[in-house]
Amino acid sequence: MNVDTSSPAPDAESPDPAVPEADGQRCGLIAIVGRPNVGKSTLLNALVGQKVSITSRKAQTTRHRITGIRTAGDAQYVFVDTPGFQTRHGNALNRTLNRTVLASLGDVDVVLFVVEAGRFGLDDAKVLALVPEGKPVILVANKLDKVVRRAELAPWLKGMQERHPFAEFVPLTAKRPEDVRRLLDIVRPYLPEQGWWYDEEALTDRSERFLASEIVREKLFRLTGDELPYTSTVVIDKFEEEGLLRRIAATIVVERDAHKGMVIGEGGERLKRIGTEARQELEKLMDAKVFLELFVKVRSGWADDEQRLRSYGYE
Ligand SMILES: Nc1nc2c(ncn2[C@@H]2O[C@H](COP(=O)(O)OP(=O)(O)OP(=O)(O)O)[C@@H](O)[C@H]2O)c(=O)[nH]1
Repeated sequence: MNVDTSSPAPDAESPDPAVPEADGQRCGLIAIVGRPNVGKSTLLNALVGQKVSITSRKAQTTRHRITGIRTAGDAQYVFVDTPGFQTRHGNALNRTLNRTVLASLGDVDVVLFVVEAGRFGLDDAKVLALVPEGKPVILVANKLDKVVRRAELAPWLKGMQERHPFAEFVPLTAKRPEDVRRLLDIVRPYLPEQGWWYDEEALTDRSERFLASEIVREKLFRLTGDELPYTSTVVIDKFEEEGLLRRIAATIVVERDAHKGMVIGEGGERLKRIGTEARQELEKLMDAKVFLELFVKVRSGWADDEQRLRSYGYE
């Protein structure tokens, strides 16, 4: 078994004339998959070195395909963060998510399959089953810091080896920088030898508009706790740039009148706080002054309407 060590580079593919000269460089796509709450967003943020995705204790907060970029040494790592495979409900929203998972795995060079160290449940197995055959999969056993009896991990890893022909086994703690650096080293040989796709400084190719909706959504979930169903979402109605000023208007779409009350809070206090915290964080991220207007709308049953989902940009 190959634990904590990088294996030899996979065979280099024949050069594609459409990609930049390799010139000793490596560049490739990496998908981070796993059931909700295993720490995918935490890991992505740590790998990329800056917050580009949203972490929250609430399950299923990552709905969009998010790309983070890290350039280190001769290698450029382009990360694709996919949503957790939805097993609880069978509505249109989840069907869309599953298609997103499948679509994003087809063209990646390597998959980081994240689980909680020492645990492998049906929900984990369902995600693993989505990975196309023949794709190199690195098992990332996260939250190692929570494993009290480390000795029990060896038999668990052995069991994992029998479940799937994993390319590598990496127990780690996503919150420890040295673990994350080690993971980057392990992933490196799986990136094809080809020129970089992005500037060295690029952190994300997501637009500021997208970041705005993600930040508002993060504040929304953080400040409403577990009261608010995850099907609530944020739509950006206006995003205007005037030099160092951003004028943003966003609508929080909830499913029921009662949810609207939760978001607004007594005397509008909660909505005000969501707006203030989101604005402060956006000003830091964008290095600009931000005017943020927030609205709350009830859109009953929107999670069951594929047409509407598409218009919100989930496809
Ligand atoms: N103790 C510990 N907690 C972690 C670690 N990595 C992540 N967490 C926590 O696990 C929770 C879930 O992390 P996320 O990164 O939001 O998980 P996710 O897999 O992206 O979740 P979804 O967006 O729901 O799919 C958060 O409370 C994190 O702080 C770790 O290495 N150790």
